[in-house]
Amino acid sequence: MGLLGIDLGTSSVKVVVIDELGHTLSSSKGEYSVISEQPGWAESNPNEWWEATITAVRNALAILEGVKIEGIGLSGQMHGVVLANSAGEFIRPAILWADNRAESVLEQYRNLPQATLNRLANPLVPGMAGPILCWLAKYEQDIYNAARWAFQPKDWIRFCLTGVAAADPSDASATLLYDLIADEWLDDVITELELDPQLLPPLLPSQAIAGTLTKQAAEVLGLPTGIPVATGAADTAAAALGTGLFDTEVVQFTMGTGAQFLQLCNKPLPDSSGRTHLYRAATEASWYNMAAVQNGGLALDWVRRVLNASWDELYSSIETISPGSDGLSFLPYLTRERSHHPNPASTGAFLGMRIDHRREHFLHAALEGVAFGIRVALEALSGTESITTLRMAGGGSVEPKWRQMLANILGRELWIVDTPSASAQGAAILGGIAAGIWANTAATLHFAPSTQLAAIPDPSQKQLYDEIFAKYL
Ligand SMILES: Nc1ncnc2c1ncn2[C@@H]1O[C@H](COP(=O)(O)OP(=O)(O)O)[C@@H](O)[C@H]1O
Ligand SMILES: O=C(CO)[C@@H](O)[C@H](O)COP(=O)(O)O
Repeated sequence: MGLLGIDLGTSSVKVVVIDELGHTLSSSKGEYSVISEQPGWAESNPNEWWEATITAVRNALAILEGVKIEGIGLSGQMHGVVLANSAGEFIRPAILWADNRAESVLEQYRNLPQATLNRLANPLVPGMAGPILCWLAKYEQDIYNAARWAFQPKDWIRFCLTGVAAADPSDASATLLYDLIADEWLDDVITELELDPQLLPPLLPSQAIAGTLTKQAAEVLGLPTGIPVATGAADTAAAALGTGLFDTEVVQFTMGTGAQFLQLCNKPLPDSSGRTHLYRAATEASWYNMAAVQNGGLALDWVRRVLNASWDELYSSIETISPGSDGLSFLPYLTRERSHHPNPASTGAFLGMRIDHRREHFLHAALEGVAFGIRVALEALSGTESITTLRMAGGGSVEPKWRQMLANILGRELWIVDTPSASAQGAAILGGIAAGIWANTAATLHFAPSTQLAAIPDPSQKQLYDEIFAKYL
């Protein structure tokens, strides 16, 4: 028996097959691109997502013999929009969370009554479905009018698998179109912004069967028709589930294209300072507070590509260059930052350049700058001052030298979660609940992946970085 989890990340799709004990039987990955055709834009071609998903699923299945897939679950990058027609075909490229174009229409949100804003319970950020739809309605009216659905990314993939349109609370709560208190689409905001409420798919619980695998999808994936497909969850919510995070005292740190700190909570209590997010979790009745960094792996990848360096070269700079990069600093704000930052509209820069700085200095400064940006987010997440350890997951968490630098800069022990892809694991668990393998998410806690201590802050480097960070701000 196997359960297939598909995580549609920003840079790649991760696929895992797990068994009823939560063990990974197989995993695979397929990459695609993020395109920036105009300053501040971030888009992807959903066709590339679908093709990469087909290849990754086929590769994951290829090494399995005699394993019957009984359920499928999904997770995915959050916030963006895939506009699709009634046949589910996308009618323009997907607009992603890192896109800033909707900044120009945020005023529409700021003019909403305070009572409505309170129910959104989140800072206003342009890369979220609500503002993006306002932008599309204003600047691409014909395309907007031709749309039948405004999907979240993983919901579009599920439509490709099942032909059923659905959304789940964890992704919907991160659109700025959702009532966090009543746990449903916020009709008031949709009406006041003059958006079409019919564009938003009906809500189903993350663990529910949203549909079954169609004949057409089954053929391209090499699977039998009729397999139940769970609604699924947002990637950060799925990562919490996939790593067995149920404890409200623990803070989880995910390092991918973006980077996030997440802490579960049992009540929907918004951040009174308005800096961090409150979203629905993938577990049955739970929420989480989150500080989300836009310029995480995204900024590292950009510097690496611009300087024509491999990931190995980037990380090797930690051995050859001293903390502080001999006076060179990097501000990682290549896309607008979220509201935890004192100035979200900051732009990126290398500062303090001198004739003696080499390429390695730039790589090292990039790592430090991204880590400082991540520290700003951690410090904004309420109640984390006394937390001395962080659980860490994500594709950008594997390099030991980088983990050590992060531990020194964040001043926390880092415990790595032992799973190839936390979000895909969470997605597979949701597929298992939909298929009736487990009664609920709590029933999967006993096989939560183990965690291993990966880095302890070095006292002298921590002190040095504390001093540099004070100037960085
Ligand atoms: N050694 C590495 N190899 C690949 N990606 C890395 C590496 N180190 C950091 N990263 C960053 O992590 C991201 C991949 O992490 P992952 O969790 O798979 O991301 P996502 O879910 O956003 O697609 C890449 O976008 C990249 O920016
Ligand atoms: O923006 C957020 C959270 O607010 C991210 O969770 C995105 O969903 C992207 O995740 P990755 O693709 O970087 O994993």
